[in-house]
Amino acid sequence: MAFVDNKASSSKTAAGPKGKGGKGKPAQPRLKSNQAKRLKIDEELKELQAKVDSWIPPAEITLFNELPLSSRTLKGLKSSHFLNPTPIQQLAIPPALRGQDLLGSAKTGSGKTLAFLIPMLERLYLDKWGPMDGLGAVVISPTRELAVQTFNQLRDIGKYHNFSAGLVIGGKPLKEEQERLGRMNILIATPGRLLQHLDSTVGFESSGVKVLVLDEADRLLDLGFLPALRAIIGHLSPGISTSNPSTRPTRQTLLFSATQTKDLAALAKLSLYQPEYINCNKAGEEGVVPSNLEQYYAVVGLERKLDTLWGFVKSHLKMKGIVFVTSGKQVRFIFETFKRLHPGLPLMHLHGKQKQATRLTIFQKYSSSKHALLICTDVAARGLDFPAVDWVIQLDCPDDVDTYIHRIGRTARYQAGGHALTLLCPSEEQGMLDRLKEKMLDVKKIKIKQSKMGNLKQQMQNFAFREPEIKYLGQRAFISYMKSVHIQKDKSVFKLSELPAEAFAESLGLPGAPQIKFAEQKASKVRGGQKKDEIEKKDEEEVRVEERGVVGSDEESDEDEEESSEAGSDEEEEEDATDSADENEDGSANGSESDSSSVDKPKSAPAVRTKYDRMFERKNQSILTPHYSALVSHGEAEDEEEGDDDVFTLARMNHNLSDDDDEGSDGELLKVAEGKKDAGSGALVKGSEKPLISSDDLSKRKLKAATSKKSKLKTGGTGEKLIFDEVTGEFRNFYETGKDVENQFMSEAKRREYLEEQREKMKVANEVDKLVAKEKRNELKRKRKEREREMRKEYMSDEDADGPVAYIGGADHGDNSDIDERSPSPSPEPEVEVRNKKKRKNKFKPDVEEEVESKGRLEDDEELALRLLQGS
Ligand SMILES: Nc1ncnc2c1ncn2[C@@H]1O[C@H](COP(=O)(O)OP(=O)(O)OP(=O)(O)O)[C@@H](O)[C@H]1O
Repeated sequence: MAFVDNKASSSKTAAGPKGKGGKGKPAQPRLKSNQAKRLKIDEELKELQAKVDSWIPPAEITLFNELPLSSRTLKGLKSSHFLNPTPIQQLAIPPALRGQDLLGSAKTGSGKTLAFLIPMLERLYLDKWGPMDGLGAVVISPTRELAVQTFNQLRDIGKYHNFSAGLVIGGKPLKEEQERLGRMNILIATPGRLLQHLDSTVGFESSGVKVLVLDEADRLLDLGFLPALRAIIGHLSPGISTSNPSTRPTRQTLLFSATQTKDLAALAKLSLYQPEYINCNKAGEEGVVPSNLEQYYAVVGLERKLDTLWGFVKSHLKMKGIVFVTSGKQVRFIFETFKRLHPGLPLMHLHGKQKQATRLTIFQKYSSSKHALLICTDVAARGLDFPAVDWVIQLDCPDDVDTYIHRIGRTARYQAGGHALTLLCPSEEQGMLDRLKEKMLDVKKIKIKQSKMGNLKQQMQNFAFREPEIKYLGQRAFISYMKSVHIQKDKSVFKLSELPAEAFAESLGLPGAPQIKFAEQKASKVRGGQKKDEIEKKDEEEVRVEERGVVGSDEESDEDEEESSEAGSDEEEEEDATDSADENEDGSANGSESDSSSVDKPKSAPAVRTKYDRMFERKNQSILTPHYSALVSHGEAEDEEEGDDDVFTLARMNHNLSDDDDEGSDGELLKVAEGKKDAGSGALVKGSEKPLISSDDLSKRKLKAATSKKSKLKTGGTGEKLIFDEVTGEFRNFYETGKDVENQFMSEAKRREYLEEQREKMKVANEVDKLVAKEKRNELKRKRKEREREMRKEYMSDEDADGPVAYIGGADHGDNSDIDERSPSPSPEPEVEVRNKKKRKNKFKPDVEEEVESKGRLEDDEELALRLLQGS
């Protein structure tokens, strides 16, 4: 038989009967030997079928080989040391071999697993099911651990068959599983993952399934898997025909459970065809629990439970025990604190929010341990077969008698002996005893000596003081326990108002009882029918399916957990999910959001919610709630707190509030939204008061938080850095991109505009310069004229003194070679004047440059000198 689970990367080779033909032998003899083998098998099958059909049960069966079973199965049973069938096996196997549908019920640890695995193998074998025939049988288990356990047992007893078998429980990429599914003859699966494959895996053919087994069927229903089961059944080969219910279906269905409920009857009706009821739980005779299981209970105050457990552990250091508590938070709190106290016995813990790999490791480690204490939730209450457990301790009262039976059933399995101790609060004693009597359970009362109890209060306070994580866990443990009691259906057992909340909180090391806000109405309405099933749903399964086609993925779930784990402090990854679970566990996740908000919500909430639903509803997306973040990182507390819209508030946080508020936080331990003050409980529960933080406050706070600088920075990207642009005279962003710069400076239009602007500026500047230059020239001209006038005056005065020598250009004046005879001048003065005027006119043009101007002046000077010479 080939076995493939979703963890192994390679499948084992089939280990069927060995053929005789070997390598090197001629083909002919090998063919012959194969034929002979086939004939032999056919012969055996015929005989076997005849045996099954004609089988009349003997008065007593002591050995498996007295049953009409194939040699391969008998060989597998023998090699696994199963020789004598248990009562449920004796009664269930023969009709199941005939193809009869079964509804089997037997005590815990009585061997129900083999009672369905053996006929399942035999049915396929009798049908000559081969590796190429596809999926022939499916076993559905409520939890992964149980599926793994069943798979291992199938592997043991089926190793001489030629079937391939696979484990489909999620926790691995869907694709990896998809590739192998097509090759499987038998699948052991959890419902969510199986349905996911049935819905989405191409080529996964399930219409040929011959045998369907629903293990721990009542548990499957408790966990809300009915819609998923319906969908799965719809995919498989036809069962009961609704149009013609008397038609014999091709598929055989086997339902097994240790306890039976009304829901189970409904499921049987839905899926079983003329079933045979096999009930090995004969109430009143042997009882519904193994006879070698000793049951005790003790009445202990809630505040002394940890002391009692500690005392018990210290006095049983050589035991292998399991401690059941209500919630995962309690598991963690007890585990973490006891670990620090070093009890001298290996401690382990198991709950539904651990990673799948962690869960399996712990499961295996505890199974193989000789002495150990496992602290767990009801995730380990059903079906799990831990060998040689001596003690089951129920630290918290079980939800109902069925849970009680399953929990204590982890000890005294298959002929072994065992003990169970249940601790009941005084207020729970009478109610629970009544329930136990109804099922004829004989539970003896024992008294635990005060001297044998521990006294952990001081140590717990120290832990809480030193380590905020422990304090936080204590708060969560307190709250989840109180809320779980609050939502219990059976009020004759669970009386919240009678619990000593303050003392309980102190026993967990807390300075006071955390304040809890309940939404009574919603809790009772939603939980009335299902009680703590919702809680366990969170703890136990990997995928909840609400509608076909909307299926959660384990892979994603694990990713979620992984994420949390990264943020977490140790190997625990549950906190993230625990928060989500908390909201459901307490039953007030929705309800506790004020009444007004609950009115707004659609009333037709789905009966079963998917993992995605829970993920999106989750309020605290990180490993720690904002509140807790505030506890451990005081600096950042303010902003975080503002965003905390968790369903409860802690009284301790209100120390600085006004007197009124202080009264509320110190005086009352619990606030029940619509509850009344319970006179007998001494102000334990007080209702009709405005909660310390109302939904209005919360929304204002949310708004404030959303508009705060910090959140803007979170959501609005980087802040803006502005610089002053001197050119434009405006502020602009410092972090301009290249494109901005280009847009601003390099665009063609801008460039032209800029040039035009500069040209205009230059023009104006030119005009100004010209005017200035003209002004200067005029000034110079004026000065020169003045100078000339003065020189002329001087000259005239000299001429008057020396006679008329000073005629210029006169023919009579000395050497005449240089005199132009063509232009004789009757009077030298006018002539000089005219010539000077002409020259001046040419030289002193308005637009000449300074250089020219000076040159002109030079020329003027030369002319003047010439004139002076001529004159002389
Ligand atoms: N015929 C047998 N001979 C010896 N041991 C057996 C036999 N059948 C079952 N067992 C052993 O008994 C133990 C309990 O069996 P199993 O887990 O099938 O019980 P169960 O009835 O399914 O219990 P639960 O109701 O708690 O799931 C297992 O360890 C199993 O190996």
